[in-house]
Amino acid sequence: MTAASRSITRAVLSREQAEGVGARVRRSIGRPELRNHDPFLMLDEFNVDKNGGFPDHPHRGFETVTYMLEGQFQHEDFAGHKGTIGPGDLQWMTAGRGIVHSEMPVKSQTRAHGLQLWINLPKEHKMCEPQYQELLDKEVKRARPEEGVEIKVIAGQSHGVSSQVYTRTPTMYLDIKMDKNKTVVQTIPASFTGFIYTLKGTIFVGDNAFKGEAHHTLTFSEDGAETVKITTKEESAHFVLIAGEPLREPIVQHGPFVMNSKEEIYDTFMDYQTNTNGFERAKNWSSTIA
Ligand SMILES: Nc1ccc(F)c(C(=O)c2c[nH]c3ncc(Cl)cc23)c1F
Ligand SMILES: [Fe+3]
Repeated sequence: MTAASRSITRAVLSREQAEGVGARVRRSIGRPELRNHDPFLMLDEFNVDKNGGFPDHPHRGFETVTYMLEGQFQHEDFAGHKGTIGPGDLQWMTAGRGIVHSEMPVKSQTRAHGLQLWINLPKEHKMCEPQYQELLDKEVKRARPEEGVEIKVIAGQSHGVSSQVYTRTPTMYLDIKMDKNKTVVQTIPASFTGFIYTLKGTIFVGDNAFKGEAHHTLTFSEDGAETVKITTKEESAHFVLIAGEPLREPIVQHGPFVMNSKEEIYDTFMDYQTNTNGFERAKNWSSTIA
């Protein structure tokens, strides 16, 4: 008996909206209809021209995963950590107890296009030391279950290929490109919450072939099925498949601060304003790239 596939419970279109400074994002998770997809807080498909970006701002209590699709982005934080990520590269930033950074397109670029995912941290990690895991496109492992199907394993496992990224919150993050008339079956732990965000083309998901078109979030059923079947027909497709272990902890979010109680959020604002408890290096710091 073939394992039943996860089915799609919702398909939500993301239209472009303004964000940051002169940036445009299509917001998937984190939009009103997709608020809580524990452990995920936000997924933005961003498009930023050379005059826009995300200048100096803080984070505490979660992780940001920036994955470039086109163009180059530069980043710089209050500890002097800086770099540039290009097409296919990724930056997995564990903000933990506190990061202040700037994320801007490289000025010579026409535009920077990519995805930023926000993953909540479990209580015991929310105040951990910040950490970066940065991978160049060529370092991201690929699974090729058949000709015409390429799966970049950003986190987790696919078809026997495992990512080198350490995930405090168990997470699967796959960048999948399929030629037309292909089928792929991906294993997903039964306890994981998950979704697909479509970038290009059309896919058909599950045993009932739910149709998913570009810029849509397709949320998975939570029925314990341990696979998801994805098919293409007349056209090729490009999408990301993201799934993770729900934390099932209280979420109190105020912008870029995500903790477990109002008191902790109050304390976070005090720490940020007084440059204490992880925000010491924010004192008199401003980025050179914004
Ligand atoms: N608080 C707050 C408020 C507003 C913001 F825009 C941001 C923020 O930085 C981002 C929102 N989506 C994004 N996609 C890509 C990148 Cl590189 C950054 C962001 C943020 F953190
Ligand atoms: Fe940021």
